[in-house]
Order: sequence, then structure tokens, then C-alpha cells
Amino acid sequence: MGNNLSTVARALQSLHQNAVALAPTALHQVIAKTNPRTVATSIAALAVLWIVKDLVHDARQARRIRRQGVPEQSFRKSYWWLFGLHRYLLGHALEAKPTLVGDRRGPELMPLLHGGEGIDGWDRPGVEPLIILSRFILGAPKIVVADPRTLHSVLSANSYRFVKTPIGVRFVGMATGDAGLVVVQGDVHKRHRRIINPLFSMKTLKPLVPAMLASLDEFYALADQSTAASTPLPFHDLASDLTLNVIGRTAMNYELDALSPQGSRVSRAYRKAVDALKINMWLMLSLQFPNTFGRIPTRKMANFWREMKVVDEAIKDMLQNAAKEPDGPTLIHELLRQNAGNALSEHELMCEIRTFLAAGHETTSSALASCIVLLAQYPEIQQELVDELAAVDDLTDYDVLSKLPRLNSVINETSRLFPAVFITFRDVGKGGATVPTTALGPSVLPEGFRIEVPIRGIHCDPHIWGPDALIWNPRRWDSINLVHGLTEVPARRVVDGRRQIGQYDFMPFLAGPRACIGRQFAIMELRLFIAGIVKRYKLSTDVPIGGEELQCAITMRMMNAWVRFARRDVG
Ligand code: HEM
Repeated sequence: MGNNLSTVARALQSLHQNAVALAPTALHQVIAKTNPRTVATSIAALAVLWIVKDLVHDARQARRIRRQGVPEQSFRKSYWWLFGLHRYLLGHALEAKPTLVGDRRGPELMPLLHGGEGIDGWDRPGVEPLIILSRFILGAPKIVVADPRTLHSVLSANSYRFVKTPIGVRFVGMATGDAGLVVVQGDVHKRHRRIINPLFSMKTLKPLVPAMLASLDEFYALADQSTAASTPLPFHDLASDLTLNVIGRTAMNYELDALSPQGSRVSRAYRKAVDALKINMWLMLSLQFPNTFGRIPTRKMANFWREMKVVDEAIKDMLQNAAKEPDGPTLIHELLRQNAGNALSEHELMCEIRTFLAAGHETTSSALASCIVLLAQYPEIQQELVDELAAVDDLTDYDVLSKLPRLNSVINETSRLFPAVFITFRDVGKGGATVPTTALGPSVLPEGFRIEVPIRGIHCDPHIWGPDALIWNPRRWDSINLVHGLTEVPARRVVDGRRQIGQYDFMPFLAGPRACIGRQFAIMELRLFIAGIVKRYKLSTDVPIGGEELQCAITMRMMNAWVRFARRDVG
């Protein structure tokens, strides 16, 4: 038996050696004999075949959806030069966007994220179904869903039957690592979420108040210097530095020092890495085709990985240091305590810390910058908030702060009109799915079919919010009931003079098992900072109402939040 095996092994080995010796010669001969034009033609033919296969597949999927009664977004522009093939070539990529319904304040850095202003369907008050079929480049179909019943199924009741999109996972994964909570799916997500949930309970969060306020003091020191000259400060940048410091102190037990001109080594590296992630055509191509374009070593990507290595090495040290302080108060300490049974590996722990940094910083900074510039634009609302805060002795008492109606309505109204996460996507998971719809009954969606949740579009729908939906008006929250039941809300929108807003009408933090885990953390930071800043400074700005520049990339940010901070207790 042993002999037989070694004979077979020897034979295989000699076969392998011959093949290795002959292969280059054979390949060389084939290449030498082939006309380069034939090679180029074959590659072009293969590419065309590949595109046609995709077009046919997409056209079939779109037809299946249309047959179930889902209307297709109309084309408002004329594409005569495409001989009627625009649906299959361009899709609705050049049409208006629903995420920015009727509200175009500045450049859209992601023009290819589709939509449709006044699209046939969900944003026409009262017209069902609140779902439309829309297409992307090369006709790739997706449905844009505003129907609360369908959203409940996709985001809550059957959320694990729908997955994050591969391109989104690749992109976010570059910042968070491949095993952070935002990108993991299915059972892995459940395991991570179980460990991380307790980190964001009020019991863990409340002791972080002093660390948050220490960061606010640093901002005061900086703003106080500028008061004399009454120069507007770029709060869009300052808010980003401020929230970066907060995440460093509260989540990583680390001084990122982002408000100082030089910053720490880690904050510098992180900023440079994030800069390399700015969306452009090359990045989109490398995310869409990771095995071809994605493998080309561009200088930008090399820089990105070099800087991320600095961040990763620092996070490794942070984990080691936190392990030496079993009673430490920050999120990294609590993470290690919750992971006492080692359910998460070291790599997974590192990805989670990167996730807190990436998911918790930019979003909160956009929300804070928007709140502050809007208060500067609307002095009457600012005064109402000042009056409310005048009755509070201790602004560090979070229990008191969390019950202030005007403060909360400013945060809610800003999250409605300028939600940092303004859009999200899901793909139908393995085996396809059937979703309920209010107007069409059950709809069957094939595996891999894309679903767009137009968060901002829903937040701006006059059918839900009233005719002044596009106006920032925190007072509207004085007569709003947030209803946590499901879907029957639209039938009785106003009850006894109070507007009923359901779970899927207002989703700045999304909903369901994949809703933002950092919601309480973000709200705490916003309450503390807005209250502190407004009590200390009179805010003013030259940015006119409606003159905000919104950058819609991964998050929606105001890019021109220039605000003057004049001390209230001086002059
Ligand atoms: C105003 C600030 C914030 C907003 C508007 C926001 C919004 C969101 C939204 C909409 C999602 C769902 C994304 C999707 O599934 O497509 C999300 C997920 C997430 N957020 Fe936030 N977020 C904020 C702050 C934070 C903070 C401060 C942290 C942590 C320190 C955080 C950590 C996360 C994580 C880990 C997830 C993934 C949750 C999961 O998939 O289980 N976020 N956030």
C-alpha cells in the first residue's frame, strides 16, 4: 500500500514538473502565433457579451417587478441621441434625485446616486404605491421604497433576509476593517451586536459626560480667542475636530488632540487616510471591480494603507493598555469586559474600535454643525432655546438636559431635514424574499435585487410632514406624536391637532436590529454641546437660509457652516 502510494506520488510529481517546464513554451507559442488584433477583438467581444448578459438579466428582473404593479420612474429629460435605449444604457442616473426632493442646496458629489424629484409614485401626496422601480447605469434595476409596511419587513421583521450591498461593505470596510459591526452580516452580526449593545446603555454612557465636556472646554478656548474680532469660524471643520476628540477620549481612551494645529500622530494619520477615501470615479471602479481595478496599486491607495497601518498599530496599543485597567470607564474598557469570554477575536476587536471612530465621528459632527448653523440662521428659535436653558442651573446634569423640549426639537428637526445618513441600501439575500406592500399586497423580489431607502426623501415628504416640509421649524415638534407601532399611521395622520409620525416616517438612525447602535451616544453629545454653546455664545452667520452647501457623499454634510461666536457674558 505504502509502495503504491509513493509510486503514484512520484508519477504525479514528474507530471507536474513536465507541465511546469512545458507551459511557458506552449503559452509562448500560442502568443507568438496569435495576431494582436485577434486578441483585442476577442477581449472586446467578451466584454460586449458580458454586458449583454447583464443587460438581459437586469431587463428580466425589472420586468418581473413591473408585472407586480410597481410603477417605473418616468424619464423627464429627452435622450433622443440614445435612440430610445436610455433606459438600458443610462438608467435614471441623469434624472433628479428623490433624496434631495425639491431642495437643491449645492453640489451633489455623488450624482450617480439616483432618484427623482417629483418622481411618479411615492413623493406625490397620497399616491400609492409608495414604491417605484428605478434604474442605474446599464439599466441595473432597484426599487426605491417609502412604504412603511415594506420598510418594516426589510429593516425590522425580516432584516436578516436583506444584506448590505457588496460595494457598500467594501467601501465602509476600508475605514472600519472587514469585521466591524457596520459591515458584518447574519449570525456574525448578531454575535457582535450582542457583545457591543451594553456599551451603549445609559449605565455605560452617563459616566462619559465629563470626558465629553472636557472636549467642549477645548472648543471654548478656541472660540473665545476669535470673539473679539467677531470673525466667523468654519464650524463645519471645528465640529469635526471636536467630535474626533470626543471619540478618542470616550471610545478609545486616547487623546487625539484634533483641535490643536498639529494634532496627534493618530489623528493626522486618520485624517490623511480618510482624505484618500474621497469618492471619485477610480475609487468607484476599484470598489465595483475589486479583483481588477481594485488590485492596481495606485499612490493614493498606498498612502491610505500606510496611514491606516499607523491607526491600526495605535489601536493595538490602546487595546493592550485598556486590558491593564479592568475598571476603566471608556467604551474600549467596557468592550474588553463584555468580551471576557473572547467571543470576538483580536482582529474583530480592532475593527470595532475602528468602527466607533469611523461611524461615530463624521455623522455626529455633521449633525452638530447643522444644528449650530441653523440656530445662527434662526435667531428667534435660538432665543427660545436660550430662555429654556436659563431655567437650568446645571448644564452637566444630563437627566435634566434630556427633558428640555426645545433642545430636543432642534435636534429632531435638524435630523429630519439634514440627516447625516440621508440614504441607505439593502440587497435581497439568498433565495429571494417576499415583502408586504400597502397597495399591491405581497411582492416577490429576486435574490440580489437592490432596495434603496430614501431617508431624506421620506423626511421631506409633504404628505407626511405637511406643506412646510422643506422648512426648518423645530416648533412643529410641539405638536407631534412619535408613534412606535407600525404602519397604520398614514391613514390617520393628524389626530386632535397632533401629527402622528411613525417609526418609518422619521429614521435618522434607521430602524430595526441594524439601527444605529450609537444613537444614545450621539444624542448625548449633541444635547451637551448645543446647550453649552448656545448658553455661552450668541450665534450669528452670513449664510442665508437656503444657502447651505450640502455635500452628499457617504454622509450628508454642510460644507459652509461659517458661524460667529460672541460671548453672551461680555459686552
Ligand atoms: C448623529 C449621529 C449619527 C447618525 C445620524 C447615525 C446614523 C446611523 C444610521 C442611519 C445607521 C444605519 C446604517 C445602515 O444600516 O445603512 C447607523 C449604524 C451604525 N452606527 Fe450610527 N449614527 C450616528 C452616530 C453614531 C455613533 C456616535 C456611533 C458610535 C460611537 C455609531 C455607530 C454605528 C454603528 C456601529 C452602526 C452599525 C450598526 C449595525 O449595523 O448593527 N453611530 N448609524
